[in-house]
This record gives sequence, C-alpha cells and structure tokens, in this order.
Amino acid sequence: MRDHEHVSEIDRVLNGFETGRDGLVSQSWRRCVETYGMDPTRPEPAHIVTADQLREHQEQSERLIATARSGLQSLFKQVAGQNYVLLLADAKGICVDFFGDPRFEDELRLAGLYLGSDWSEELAGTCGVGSCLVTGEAVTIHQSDHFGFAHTPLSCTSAPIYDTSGNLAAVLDVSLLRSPSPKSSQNLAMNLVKASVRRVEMANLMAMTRRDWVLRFSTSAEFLEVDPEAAVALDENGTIIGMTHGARECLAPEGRTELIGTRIDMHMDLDVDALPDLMRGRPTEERVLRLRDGRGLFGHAIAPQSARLPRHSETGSVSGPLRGFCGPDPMLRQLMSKLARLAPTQVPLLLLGETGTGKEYLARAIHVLGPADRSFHLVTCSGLNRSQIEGLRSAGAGTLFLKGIEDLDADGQGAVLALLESRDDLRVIASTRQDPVGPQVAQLIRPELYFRLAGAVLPVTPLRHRQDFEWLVDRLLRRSPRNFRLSPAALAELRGREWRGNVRELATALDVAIALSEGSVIDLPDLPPPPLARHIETDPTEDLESLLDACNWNMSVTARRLGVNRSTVLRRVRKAGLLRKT
Ligand SMILES: Nc1ncnc2c1ncn2[C@@H]1O[C@H](COP(=O)(O)OP(=O)(O)OP(=O)(O)O)[C@@H](O)[C@H]1O
Repeated sequence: MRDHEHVSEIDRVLNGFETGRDGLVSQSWRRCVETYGMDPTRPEPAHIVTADQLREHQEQSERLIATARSGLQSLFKQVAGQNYVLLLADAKGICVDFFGDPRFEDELRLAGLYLGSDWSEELAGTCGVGSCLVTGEAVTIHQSDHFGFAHTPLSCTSAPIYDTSGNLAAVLDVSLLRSPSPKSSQNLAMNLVKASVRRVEMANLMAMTRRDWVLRFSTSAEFLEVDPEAAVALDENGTIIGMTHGARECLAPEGRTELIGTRIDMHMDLDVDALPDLMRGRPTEERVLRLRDGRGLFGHAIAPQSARLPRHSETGSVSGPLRGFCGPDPMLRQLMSKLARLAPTQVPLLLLGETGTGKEYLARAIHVLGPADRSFHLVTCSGLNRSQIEGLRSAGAGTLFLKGIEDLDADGQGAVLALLESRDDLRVIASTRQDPVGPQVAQLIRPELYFRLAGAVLPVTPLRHRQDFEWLVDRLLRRSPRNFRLSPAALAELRGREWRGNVRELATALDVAIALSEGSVIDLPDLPPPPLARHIETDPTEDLESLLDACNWNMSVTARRLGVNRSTVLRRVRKAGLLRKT
C-alpha cells in the first residue's frame, strides 16, 4: 500500500466508511486524529527516551522485569530463527526490556524496536503496544493497520500483563520487521504471546503471595498442574487478595463481579478449610471445583510457603491436608491431631486399617506436611521383587510408603531392611490391612524390620464405626461438578450398610448413584445393591477390637455403641484375649 492510499483509507474510515479494517484498528485511527490530533500525512520517526529516563522506567518496573525475563527468554527460544523481536513495555508504553537479533540492531533501532522506544498510542499512533495499553486486550497490529506510515512495514502482536490486583502493568510484544501479508500469519505468535503472559502473571502471583494459599484453575485435568489457566491468592479466611487476569475470565466471565476483596465461596462451592483436599497428591480429576453458575473446573491448591503449616503441626492443631480427612468423629479427630504432631518428625509410622479406610490418603497427607520438594515413593508390597527395592537405593530423599506390608515375602523383607539400613533420608510410612481371620502383622514380619516400621502404630477407623458418615457422603458428592444430594431414605439405606470396602466402596457406590440419578437428588432406586460381602461371615472378635479402637478403649462408650452393658463388653474382651495396642 502506498502512502497516499493509506492516508485516504484513514480518511474514509473517519468519515464512517467500512473498509474491512478490524473495529479495534478503526477506533484507534479515530483516537489518533480526534483525540491526539495526529496527522497521517506527517511522517513520525520512532520516539526513544533518554538513557536517564529509560533507567528510571526500568527501576520502576524492576521486579516485573525480573519475573518476566525467564518467560521472555523461553518465548524467544520458541520463535528463534524467525526474526521476531521481543519487547517488554511498561504501563506507559516505554520498552524496558528487549530481545532481538544483534545482527539487525541498526535496523531495529531505526524502526523503534529497541530499548527505550516509546510506543504509547498518543505518540506512536496505532501500534501493538499502544493499542494494547488502551484496550487492555491482546492485539495484532499488522502492517497497514499502523497509523503512521513509517511503521507500516512492521507486524506487532502484543498482550497485556496484569499485576496481582488486576491493574495493567506491562505489555509483552513480539514484532517483525518484515512479514507475510495475511494478518492470519500472526495467529501463532498471538497464541505464544498469550501463553507467555499467562505464565509471567502466574510467576508474579506466586512470588507475591508466598504467605498465602494459591488456588490454580484449569478446564482440563491433564493441564492442571503443568499449565493452569488462572489462579487466585487467598488469605486464611478465603478472601481473594491477588489474581491473574485469567481468573477474571474463569470466575467472572462477564466482568460483572469484582474479585479482589471478595470471598472465594461467593464464586464457587469451596470452603477455605477444604483447600488442602485440592493439593498435589490427590488425582487431578478428583479435584473438581463447582462454580456458582454450575460450571466445573479443576483446582490445584498450593499451601503457603511460609512457616505457617509446620507451626500448626508443632502445636498439634490439625491443618493442611489432614483437615479434610474426617468430619465430626472424635476418634479420627484424635488420630488427626496425633498425625499433625508426628508429620514433621522422622518417626516411622504404621497405619493399620481395613482396605479402603484411607491409609494411602493419609500417607500422602503426612508427606505433604513434611519438608517441601521431596519425593513420595509408593511401593506396593504384594508381588514386590528385590530389583524394585534395589532401584530405590538411588531414589531422591523423601517419603517411602510401603503399602500392605503383610504381603512382603521373606525376600522382600530382607530387601526392605537392607534399603532402610543404607538410607537415612527416607521417612517410612507403612500400611497394613487388618485381616479379620489371619495372623496379626507383627507375627508376619521379622522383628528387626517390624520395629523399624512400627515407630507409632495408628489404627484407622473402619467406615461402619465412623460417626461422620453424613459429612463424608457430602464430601464425596462434592467431587462431582454437579450439585447432588441424597434423599433421607437413600442416606438411611447407605448408613445401614456394612462397608467392608470402606471409603473406597462408598465413593464407588456414590459414583454409580450419580451416574444413574436423573435429577440432582439421589434416591433409593439410584443406589447400587449392597455387594455380596454383606453376607460374608465376619469375625466378631475383629469387630469388637476395631470398635474398641474407635472408642479409644473406653468400655462404657463401647457398651453404649453395642447396646449392651459395660460388664458384657469386659467379659467379651477377656474371652477373646484382646489387649489394647500401644
Ligand atoms: N477423607 C477422604 N476424603 C475423600 N476421599 C477419601 C477419603 N479417605 C479415603 N478416600 C478415598 O478412598 C479411596 C481409598 O483410600 P486409600 O487408597 O487411601 O485406602 P487404603 O486404606 O490405603 O486402601 P488399601 O489398604 O486397600 O490400599 C481413595 O480413592 C481415596 O482417595
């Protein structure tokens, strides 16, 4: 396009004619003439601020530049060899950081694609950085979209970087001195710039909010941990105190609601106490957030990186991921407070409980409460071979979870023992399923190994003895993105079942019911029938022992729960030869 054609198109647009330009470009041209008093026939050279002014701008954006730099570097690598120039401009439009090919330095400087150039719209006219600052949106200003004829060879794609309070703080721009003529040639550049900005904002939020919870979101479970779409920072009451720009699109898509200063439960069905359930360690597809408008997202909570969690643990108050394990069940609450004290120590723990009671869940929660950046090594003892254990000799420091140690054969026991002797940087947590009729684990494991594993022996209550059944049902139902509840009859039916498969069995039964239910209320016909295990003969001794454990060996409480008197309980305990475990 020649100079006079460009000027005449601007003239026609200003006179209300449609020339096929993007609306955003036509509006900017209008501002250039009507607001900034620019003349498209007058050539405007690049504006470069003085070295002192540049230093001042850089100092003001110092922290942002430091955070953005690694994002810029990785973006530069992605577009390497394609002659793109990367600019980071501050909120005034001054280029404060720059990546470009030094071979073209003179040409770039002349075109204004250089440190210190001023790309504010009122000075440079319609351009990537300037129009992005005015609209607050990502834009491509391609060739003759530029207002000033001097800039029409360029193609500039720019996206805004917002600070954690939601103010436009900077612009990331990729520009080309020469480009193919279709504007669509810059679509890939647009996606790359937007993705880089998202990561820069995320890094900025993480750096700003080390003492607070961060909740990240994604519409896809697969990308939740590697590349989330947005995040908010929350104080301990669940008030949003920081965010990335994407959070506005996720939580308040029409921009009607202010996010900063509002509580997270205004926007989604999430209690601040439930944040630990959304931490790494639980499968991502189970970490569903239900928004108030019915949409579902996946959530990843990151605990404060300050010393707050360990401080809670030292005093034994239950916080972090342990909080989500149980509701109002006195025995489990006591167990949680013991675990909170034990978690930061190196004491080996042996979790004792029926299948599906949540032993692995607890092991992962204890791991999360330990030192940061350590690995969780899960070893399933059944069918374990020596080479698998030997492979752990070079594994990173962290938690070794031995699942189902009753399944370790003699060879496996020897290998585990040798491993523990060679490594003192592995915190061991073992679990064992109590077999109602089989021998106890202490008899199955050689003593020198057993006593290395059983530093503290912690029984996990079976579901049928838990007093927080309704709480648990509610919690498991919340994993679904839709709002389900149980009818009173369905709740009573589930409460009356034996649950030999414990929480795992309950979770599966609820998944079936959710799938079968036609509305949001789960009723009797939606429930799967109780499994055959219901008719399996159970050992009354085992049941009495776990009930005693659940009642902390308080004979009167146990008698009340069994509906018999205290002396009957004492007689049964003596007859079965039961002794309280220490
Ligand atoms: N408090 C809880 N809240 C939500 N889900 C839970 C809870 N406790 C357990 N679960 C779920 O129940 C299932 C069984 O838990 P887990 O695997 O920890 O049991 P386990 O005792 O280790 O079982 P096993 O001994 O058979 O290996 C898992 O899917 C787990 O996520």
